[in-house]
Amino acid sequence: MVSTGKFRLALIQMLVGADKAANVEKAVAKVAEAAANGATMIVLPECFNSPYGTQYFKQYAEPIPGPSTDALAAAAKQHKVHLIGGSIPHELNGKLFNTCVAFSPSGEVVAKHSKAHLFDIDVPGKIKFTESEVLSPGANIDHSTFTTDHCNVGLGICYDIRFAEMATLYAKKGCHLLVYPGAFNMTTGPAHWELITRSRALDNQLFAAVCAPARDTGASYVAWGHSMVVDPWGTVISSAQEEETIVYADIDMAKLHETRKMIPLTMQRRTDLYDTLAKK
Ligand SMILES: O=C(O)CCC(=O)C(=O)O
Repeated sequence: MVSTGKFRLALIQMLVGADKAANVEKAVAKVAEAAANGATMIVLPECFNSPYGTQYFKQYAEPIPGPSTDALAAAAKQHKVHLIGGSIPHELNGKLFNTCVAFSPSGEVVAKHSKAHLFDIDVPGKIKFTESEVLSPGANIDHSTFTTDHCNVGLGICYDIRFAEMATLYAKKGCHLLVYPGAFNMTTGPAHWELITRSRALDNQLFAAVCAPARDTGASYVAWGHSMVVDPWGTVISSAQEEETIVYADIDMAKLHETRKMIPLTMQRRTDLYDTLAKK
């Protein structure tokens, strides 16, 4: 599709606690607030219904559909918004996944993405995290994109943003906006979060949005926060600090076309050269 027009995107940087029902209730209330402020596409953070940590995933996991996604479907329908439901610990056939479900303004599921790249890192003295001890990676990205009246959207979850290939594949498929619910930490957040979001936007000349939980310094995993939206020129057009808030960005698809016209990367790619090297 051709992307046109303007719409308001909202990123809900919410504080997530131990009470799952309270987290879901808060998410639904924030969706209502963002919709009342004119947002027609609303994003929740990674693990919006559960504290983030391998020790929590099994206890908080639910099937899809389940209580958390049912509440989101109802909220999308009630407020007639596109709702990208952050992510939840998700149980399927005895395995656990970290899954994002997106809903149309009529409450239908339009995309479902299970985190494809699991967060296994070891930065000595700073952070060691092994998501693969508990989670399984998503098996495909066939249902990880969806279409709206204004643009095509591609979904990833947190660590997925580090893999430029996935973003480029989405761009090739015609996505104009990439959305990553995520929760970087106090080590990789300041070092990489903005840089990597701007990189994905700039590489592919599209909008990129990252939506984090608010920072809870008492949590076992302290999130960086700093939800933000970057435009196809690589400019951060709206962002938060670490507190609970809603980030609003007015997305103008003309910016994407203008950028691609001025710097026509898609017409200048030397895939003939890359293909030769890739075959060696
Ligand atoms: O890539 C990072 O530094 C953080 C990733 C992360 O927190 C996650 O995948 O949940």
